[in-house]
Amino acid sequence: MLVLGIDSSTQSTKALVVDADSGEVVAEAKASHPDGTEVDPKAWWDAAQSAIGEAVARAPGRIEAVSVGGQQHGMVALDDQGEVVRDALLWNDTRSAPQADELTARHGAKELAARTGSVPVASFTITKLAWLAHNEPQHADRVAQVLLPHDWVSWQLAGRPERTWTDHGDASGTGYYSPTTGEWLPDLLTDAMAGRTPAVPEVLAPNARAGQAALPGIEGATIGVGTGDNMAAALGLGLKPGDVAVSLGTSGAVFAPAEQASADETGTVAGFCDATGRYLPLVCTLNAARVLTSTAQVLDTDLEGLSRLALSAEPGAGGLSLLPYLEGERTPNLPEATGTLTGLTGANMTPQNLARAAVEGMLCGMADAIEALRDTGAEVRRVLLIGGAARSEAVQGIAPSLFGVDVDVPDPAEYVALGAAKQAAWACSGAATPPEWEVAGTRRAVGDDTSGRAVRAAYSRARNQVHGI
Ligand SMILES: Nc1ncnc2c1ncn2[C@@H]1O[C@H](COP(=O)(O)OP(=O)(O)O)[C@@H](O)[C@H]1O
Ligand SMILES: O=C(CO)[C@@H](O)[C@H](O)COP(=O)(O)O
Repeated sequence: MLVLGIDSSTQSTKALVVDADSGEVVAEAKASHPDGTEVDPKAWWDAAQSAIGEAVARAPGRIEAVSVGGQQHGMVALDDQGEVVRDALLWNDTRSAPQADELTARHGAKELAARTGSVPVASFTITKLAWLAHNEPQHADRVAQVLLPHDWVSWQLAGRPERTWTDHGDASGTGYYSPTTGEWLPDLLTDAMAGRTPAVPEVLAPNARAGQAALPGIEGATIGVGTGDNMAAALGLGLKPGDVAVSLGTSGAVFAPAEQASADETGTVAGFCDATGRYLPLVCTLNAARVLTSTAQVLDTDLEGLSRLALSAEPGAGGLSLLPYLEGERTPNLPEATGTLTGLTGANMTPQNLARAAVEGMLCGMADAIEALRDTGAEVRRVLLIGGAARSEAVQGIAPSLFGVDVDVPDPAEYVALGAAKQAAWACSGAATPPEWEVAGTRRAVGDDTSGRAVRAAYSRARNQVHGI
C-alpha cells in the first residue's frame, strides 16, 4: 500500500510517496514557497499541487492515504464564504510582539503557561489575532473561522468540505487550546480578538480518518488528521525517551518526547502536544538555516564553500562571536533585535573566522535550547540532527562539542513529510499505535575539538554585553 506525506513548511512543500509496510520512500518532489513573513495561502496550495502531481506521477501505484505536516502557528483567517480575509501571518512574523506582551501582562505568564502550556510570543496565533483586531478591525470583523496552515492545506485537499479539522499538536501552538484537557479555550480567543469569537476547527484523534481527497491523481485517498511540522518530524524520526531532535530549517527547533504536559512560565519552553496523544516540549529560534545562507552570500560563496571555510578556522573563530538575530529573535524573546558580530580585530577579520562564527552562533542558540529542555526535566541522551542545515559538514563537525552530548545524523531525508506519511498509514491501519518504520542509517557526528564550553561562554558574554541577558 502506498501513502503520501506532505510537508508544507516555511520555504517549500515536499511530497513523499512511501510504502506503508516498510516505510521506504519510493518517490518524492518539492516546490518552493514565496519569501516573506506574510503569504497568501494559495501559494502553499499551488506548491502542494505541483509537488503532489510530480511525486504521484513517479509513484508505482495508487495512493491510499495522505496527511499534511505544516509550519506551526500561522494565522489563516477565513470569512463566512471560506475565503482568506488577508495574507496569512507566519510564525516568524514579529509584528505582534506588543500584543504578546499585552496578553501576558493581562493574564499572567503563570496562568497562561498553566492553561495553554506556553507563554505566548509573537509566533503564536493568538497574538496575531490580537494584532489583527487592533490594527485591521475591518478584517477582524470579517473573520468567521481561524485555521492553521496544515488545516487549510488539508481542507483544500478534501475539496473544501463543510467540516474543518485540526490535531492536538498544531492546536497546542495557537495559544487558545489546553494541551491537558484537549479543549479549545474560547475565552482567551474572544479576549484576544476584542470580543469577536471566530469558529475553530474540530480537534480529531491522532489516527483519525478526517476525510477523502478530492484532488485529481489521489482522488478518494483517505486524509489523515495532519499536524504541525515539528510534531510530524518527531513521528517520522520515531523519537524515544532520551532522544532530542535539533531541527535546523528556517527555524531552529529543539524538541523531545514527553509523557507529561509542561508549563514553563519563563516562556522558554513551549508545552506542545505531539502527534501521538503525548507531549512535545519545544524550544524554537527564528534564526537557523538562513543564517548560513546569508553568511555565504556575504562571503560570495555557496553553502559548501561556507562549510569548508568554517572548518578551516580555529574553534572560537579567533575571538569573533555572531549573535545571529537576523530576523529578530524568539528565544531569547528579542523580537526587535538585529544581528551583532563582536570581537573584531584586524587580525581575526577573515572569511574563515566569519564563516565559523556564523555556524557557532547558530549552534550556540541550539545548545542553550537543549539546556532549557533539560532544565524542565527532559532526559537528553543523544541529539538527532535534522532539517536542511543538518546537511552541512561544518554543522555536523561543530555541533558535538557545543552540545556536549552524542550527536547522531540520520540519513538526509524529509522527516516532516515522512512523519505525515506515517500518520496517513496509521489512519488506514486502525491500530492503537503508529507503524514502526526503521529510520534509515544514522551516523554519529564526531566533534572536531573539545572547546565547546569556551565557545559558548564567549557567546554568552557577547549576548550579555549587547542585550543584557
Ligand atoms: N548543505 C547545506 N548546508 C547548509 N544549509 C543547507 C544545506 N542544504 C540545505 N540547506 C538550507 O536548509 C534550508 C531548508 O531547510 P528545510 O528544513 O527544508 O526548511 P523549512 O522546513 O523551514 O522550509 C534552506 O535555507 C537551505 O539553504
Ligand atoms: O514556530 C515554529 C515552532 O514553534 C517553527 O518551527 C515552525 O513550525 C516553522 O518550522 P520550519 O519551517 O522551520 O520547519
